[in-house]
Amino acid sequence: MSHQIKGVGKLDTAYDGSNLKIGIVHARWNSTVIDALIKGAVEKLKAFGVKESNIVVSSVPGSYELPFGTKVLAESKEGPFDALISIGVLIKGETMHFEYISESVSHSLMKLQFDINKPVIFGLLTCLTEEQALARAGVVEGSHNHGEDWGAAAVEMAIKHNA
Ligand SMILES: O=c1[nH]c(NC[C@H](O)[C@H](O)[C@H](O)CO)c([N+](=O)[O-])c(=O)[nH]1
Repeated sequence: MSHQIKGVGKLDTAYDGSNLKIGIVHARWNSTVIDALIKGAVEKLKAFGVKESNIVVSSVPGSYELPFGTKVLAESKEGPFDALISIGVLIKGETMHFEYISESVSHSLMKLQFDINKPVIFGLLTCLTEEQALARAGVVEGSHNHGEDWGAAAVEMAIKHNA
């Protein structure tokens, strides 16, 4: 029997998201994958009881703009938010652009949480091929939509931060 090791593990569905307000900031590059990831995240948020009216979705041109776009939403009149989810899809091209954006965005999103004192969920897919991206958005038959994990993480971290 193969042991499933990788993965987010058991989700604690006891978390009640009914009083949470969640912001989602997504890049518009690679929109087929982005749209599937957003759908997965929103459906999971709602499964934890987050009201649709308390889910605010905003977009930025590309993944490089995610850190600043997330900060702008977090500090906007749309808030205050209990957690934010930053969603982007980077697909490696011929140049080093991918590496530089991946590195800078991941570090910036990590730092942003502490700057704004709010959980910022890392929803950046860094893929070497389009197939890898599709397979992580649940678009490929039988594949898992990582957007769901990000929705669950946003609820858990928001509740733990508010405790
Ligand atoms: O979100 C992405 N942005 C990409 N580039 C745009 C970048 O994020 C900025 O929007 C742009 O450089 C302007 O600042 C990508 N590629 O270049 O391949 C990509 O794959 N995904």
